[in-house]
Amino acid sequence: MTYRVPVRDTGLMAAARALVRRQYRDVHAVQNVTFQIATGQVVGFLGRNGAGKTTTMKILAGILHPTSGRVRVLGQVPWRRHNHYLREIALIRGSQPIGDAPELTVLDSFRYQQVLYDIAESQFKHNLAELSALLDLDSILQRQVRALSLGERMRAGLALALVYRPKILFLDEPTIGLDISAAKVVRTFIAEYSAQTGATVLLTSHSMADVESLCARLILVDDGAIAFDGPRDELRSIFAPTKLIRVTVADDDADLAGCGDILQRDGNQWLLRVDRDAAPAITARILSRFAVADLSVEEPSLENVMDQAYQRLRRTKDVTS
Ligand SMILES: Nc1ncnc2c1ncn2[C@@H]1O[C@H](COP(=O)(O)OP(=O)(O)OP(=O)(O)O)[C@@H](O)[C@H]1O
Repeated sequence: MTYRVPVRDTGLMAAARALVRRQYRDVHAVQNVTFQIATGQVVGFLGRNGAGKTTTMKILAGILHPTSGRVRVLGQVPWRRHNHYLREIALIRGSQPIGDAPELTVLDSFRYQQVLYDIAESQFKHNLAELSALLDLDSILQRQVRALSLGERMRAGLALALVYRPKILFLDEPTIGLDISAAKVVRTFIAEYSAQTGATVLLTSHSMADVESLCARLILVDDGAIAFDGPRDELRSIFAPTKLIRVTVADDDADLAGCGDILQRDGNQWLLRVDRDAAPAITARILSRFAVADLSVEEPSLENVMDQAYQRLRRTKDVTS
């Protein structure tokens, strides 16, 4: 997907010149992105700012017509925007709180959505009951939208966006700007909704809590191209090939130098970083040589893994450019 953007120098003269003769440059937002997602999968679509995530989502949701390439979702070409396709998908950007018509009750808004999406009454009731149970909406359905708290508007907005029961959810930063408990409500909802309805979910998020709790498969996009596609743990072993060993030894004089990089030492508590493959042997060595009161082997946090991945990708780009 290439955007053609106008360019001009600053200043009045340049502005006047641009009126007569506009100059453009191409921005290749997405190129060489190829992936397939099986029905029911929840996939994390990650990348740095400007990597091309939202552009890809917009193409998949039929909002953008790519300059080249082939896309099929549910056998459909998204940008043809057939009604039956648009009823099978939902693109949710941000937390999307309900609020377009604040004078309506929440139920009125749902009824409006029912008309828009032509949802049969029995199906509507079934979907609404399911969403109400998942998002605890019963007590707010009769209330005016303007009288809802931010958290209630967010829960109602999520349900409103899904009341026609789409099979595919494109979620672009669904927890951005939410406090910890609201973000947790959204995460739990996404997991339960996809398990209950079999919906396929493609999710972008900079929140590692979202990714860790929802996505077993990750696609990492960088500079408009795919840099990784596979299980979350594989990403860990590629981009963060180390583990942490946290040890408490009984003897204050024990010296664990030589058992990995010492990241921290606090009295008889040590934090060591070791190569992933060497972790079992080093653990065995520590246990045989020292009186160990406590020992745990830990994976680096996903935050740390992503940080290392982005640094590595940046270095690779610097070398190749
Ligand atoms: N309408 C547009 N016109 C020109 N360039 C655009 C347009 N939309 C996006 N871009 C550019 O395309 C590239 C990819 O943007 P995109 O919004 O897909 O990134 P992203 O991965 O979603 O980033 P973020 O995490 O910051 O939301 C960026 O360089 C961006 O500046």
